[in-house]
Amino acid sequence: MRLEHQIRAFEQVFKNYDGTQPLHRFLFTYFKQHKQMGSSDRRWATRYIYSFFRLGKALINEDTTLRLAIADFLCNHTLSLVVEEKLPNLKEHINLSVQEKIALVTSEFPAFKLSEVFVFNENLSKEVEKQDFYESFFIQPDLFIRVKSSYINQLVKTLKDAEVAVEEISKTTLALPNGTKLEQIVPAQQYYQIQDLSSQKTGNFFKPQTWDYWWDCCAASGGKSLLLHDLEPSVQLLVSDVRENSLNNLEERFREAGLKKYQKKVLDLLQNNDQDLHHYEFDGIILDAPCSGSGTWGRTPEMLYYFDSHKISYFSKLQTAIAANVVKYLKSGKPLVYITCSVFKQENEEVVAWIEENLPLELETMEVIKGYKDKADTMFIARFIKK
Ligand SMILES: C[S@@+](CC[C@H](N)C(=O)[O-])C[C@H]1O[C@@H](n2cnc3c(N)ncnc32)[C@H](O)[C@@H]1O
Repeated sequence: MRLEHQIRAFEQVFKNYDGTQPLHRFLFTYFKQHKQMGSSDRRWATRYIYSFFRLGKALINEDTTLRLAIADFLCNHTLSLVVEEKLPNLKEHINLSVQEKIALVTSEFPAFKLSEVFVFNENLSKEVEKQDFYESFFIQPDLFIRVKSSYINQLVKTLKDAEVAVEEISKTTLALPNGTKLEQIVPAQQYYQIQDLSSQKTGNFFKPQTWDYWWDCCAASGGKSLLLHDLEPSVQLLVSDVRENSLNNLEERFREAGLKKYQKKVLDLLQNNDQDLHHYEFDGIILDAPCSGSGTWGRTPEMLYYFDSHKISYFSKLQTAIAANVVKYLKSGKPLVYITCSVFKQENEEVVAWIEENLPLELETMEVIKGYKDKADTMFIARFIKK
């Protein structure tokens, strides 16, 4: 009876969700509208729907409840009613590693193909190791923070006192279990930023000089700018984005972080911005491009199910157009850092090839930042120098 109740709740959520908004936002509204669902119902519906989407399109022709059971088995180390009921042969193995569980599922259900978890295989960037990447979808990514090195010991102590399973990744990076209510435990945010591990690693490619003037041209709420500022506080900054709203968040974050020396503009980089920018010449440009976000789907697994691959070419056109529009404001001999959180070659290597062929930029280095090995996002970065 309880299992039927759980399955019904899951099916209702699945039926009502169409992938047009992020799942977490949909669930927030859905639970508000379905007040009869108690906290346990909400918890199970959330666990089931997220696990379900982590299966991507694997075993797509099987019965939905069986798929749910397999997904829940692969994603969790605690038993659920659906696994107990539908997978009696597997339930005792719930504590095994993801790799071991995948092997068991494959022998029990020979139609199971790991490659069908992520059906956009032929679009993957060359450096991505497929097996590791697919397996990563069954593990929830961590929450990462970037911390001022002088504050890290104090913060680790505060988190341990609050019984958070904190892991020190480096002198400035901590990993926390996803869902940690960080703002409640450490309200003062001037000493740390929530920023994915791979996003933090992009900073290794900035290499700013003292008193440089940099442009973060797709700044959103300023994650990369804050990183740049921490690497070299003397850098002067122009931040811009097409969305005014994000820039308002940026202002708030910059204020909390004590970053005062910057200029901000709302700019659509698909337009000619010469009126605004004709006298600007930068020592560095960060182009953290709008993209499919396919490197972050470990956090939004609903995309494995709903993403339409036609969108990839839309993003690559946007990326080349933006690169072409910003390069003229870069001084010769200076870097443009191109970043995506995508694993698709059309947004990564192929954009790089287009840039090399069409713009006065020479590729210095490029790489995939393999977050799938670290419970983090996967990103791509290329550093060019203007000819
Ligand atoms: C990947 S996000 C940037 C994230 C940000 N740099 C950070 O570290 O948090 C890409 C940004 O590009 C902006 N964008 C999209 N189309 C644009 C356009 N035509 N002109 C300028 N910005 C654009 C989006 O609004 C979005 O904020």
